Amino acid sequence: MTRKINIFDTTLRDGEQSPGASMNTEEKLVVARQLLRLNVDVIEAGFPISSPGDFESVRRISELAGDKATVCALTRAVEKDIDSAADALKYAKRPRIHTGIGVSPSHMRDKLRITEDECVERAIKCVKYAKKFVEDVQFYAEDAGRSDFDFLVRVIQAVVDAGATVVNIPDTTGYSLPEDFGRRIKYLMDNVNGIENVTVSVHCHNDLGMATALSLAGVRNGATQVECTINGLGERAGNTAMEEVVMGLRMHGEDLDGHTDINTREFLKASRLVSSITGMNVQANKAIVGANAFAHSSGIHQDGVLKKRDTYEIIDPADVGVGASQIVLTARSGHAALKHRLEELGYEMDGEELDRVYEAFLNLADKKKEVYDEDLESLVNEQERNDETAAFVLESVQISCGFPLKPTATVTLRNDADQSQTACEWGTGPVDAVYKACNKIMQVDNELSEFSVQSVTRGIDALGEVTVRVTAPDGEVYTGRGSDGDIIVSSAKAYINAINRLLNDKRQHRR
Ligand SMILES: CC(=O)SCCNC(=O)CCNC(=O)[C@H](O)C(C)(C)COP(=O)(O)OP(=O)(O)OC[C@H]1O[C@@H](n2cnc3c(N)ncnc32)[C@H](O)[C@@H]1OP(=O)(O)O
Ligand SMILES: CC(C)C(=O)C(=O)O
Ligand SMILES: [Mg+2]
Repeated sequence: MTRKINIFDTTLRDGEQSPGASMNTEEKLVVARQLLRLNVDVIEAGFPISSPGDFESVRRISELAGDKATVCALTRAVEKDIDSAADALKYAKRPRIHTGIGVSPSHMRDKLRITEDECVERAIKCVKYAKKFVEDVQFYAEDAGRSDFDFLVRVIQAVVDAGATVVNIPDTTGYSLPEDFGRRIKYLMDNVNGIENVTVSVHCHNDLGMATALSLAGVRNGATQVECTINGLGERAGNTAMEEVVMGLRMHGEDLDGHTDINTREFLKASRLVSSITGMNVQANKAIVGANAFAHSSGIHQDGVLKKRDTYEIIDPADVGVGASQIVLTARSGHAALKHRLEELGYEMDGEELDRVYEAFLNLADKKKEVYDEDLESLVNEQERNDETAAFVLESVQISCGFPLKPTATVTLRNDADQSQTACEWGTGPVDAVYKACNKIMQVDNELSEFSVQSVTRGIDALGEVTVRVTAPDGEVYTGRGSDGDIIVSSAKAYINAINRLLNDKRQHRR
């Protein structure tokens, strides 16, 4: 059995420190409920001294969590901060005060303006003071990632001796390389007496895009708590993303000697919730929860995934609440993906028939970013219409219109004797001009009784589907449909389709 790695969520504290991501108490409670569904071990609910609202959030989350999770509140190494945290945590069944101080030369010299000795003294004092209120006291050594190894040992030794139950080693500025950060954790494990009796935590930032790697390096070297946020929300470039570190442990648990108790099926829901509450969008290519994390749009990958999912996916999307892998049809898709999607839509196709649809699909896909199911249905129907009735086929259509031009259309049709004919006409609008030019070639008596156009999918590049009804002299009505990215072309195709059906019908009756 591997070690249990505690997941300490700080979405509501460090995550919320991200510009634009602040949450009110009600919103924090909604997120806290989702964190409980995820089964996190610790919820860092806020920084009570910072505002009455944050104090209230910590108080209400303490009541909400009951004994399902530890609730933690942040403080500086300042007594009034600790008083406030203790007060806000009064109703928590499992309260933890998280106190600490900067330990790097930069933080001590330039921010706190204290000496190393003063830093150690304040670290001891804040832990001892917090211990008066709660048993569970977590100490953070801010900017530990840029601290001197031996000074860090000295501070951590002092707070362990003072009664800290958890020691948090943050890479506050996301400065470290994973190997170096791992070495730092190992150095503490090897040099602090009694460290085996406390929980060693890592809290990493993403300034170099390595927060997850840093956290896992920490785990590999002895840490048993990881501090993280949903979607990697947090100061500047963010914190370690919970979904990444947990799935990293799921994939490499044996190697890293660690597992978590997180209900990973709640990840997507959590991601969407935090994104909608904070208004911080998740990039499409974000690991685990991004819109493209389980989407495949290139033919070779699609073929592989359709044969066996794990050829291109290391995680089962169902395990993180995503449902299923997505096959996105684009101009990079191949026959395998197209055939698969057609089958899902109820069309069984192979051989030449599939090749024909594939060719039409590629023509459409080159014009559109993505070919949707509705586009595909429209495309297949278009193929079927062309197969079934071929008295006339549209070869080309060109229009010129605008102000103050007269709408003019030039249409070329091929008939069933394989002859091409071209006609040019003007009309009240471009469609009228196209239909007059078609009539000049087809010479079929009819009246256009209905014309309607609708977009098959969304977006400016959507297919437009046109439906027309024409009435023959004997009163019989024929429907025609056409679809294309250009609605003038759809209009021409729909009209020709209706006339073809009319001609087909009359020919059959004559026989
Ligand atoms: C790495 C992190 O994420 S740390 C957490 C960051 N989060 C926040 O800062 C959000 C909440 N913060 C706040 O609401 C406010 O900054 C407060 C209430 C904490 C303090 O407000 P103010 O008293 O107005 O101080 P201000 O914000 O201007 O400056 C911070 C002070 O805390 C000191 N300080 C910073 N960290 C610590 C610490 N860990 N322990 C003791 N003092 C600290 C600074 O040196 C500075 O002191 P100075 O005024 O004597 O120079
Ligand atoms: C307050 C501490 C834990 C912190 O957020 C950091 O050092 O990044
Ligand atoms: Mg932080």
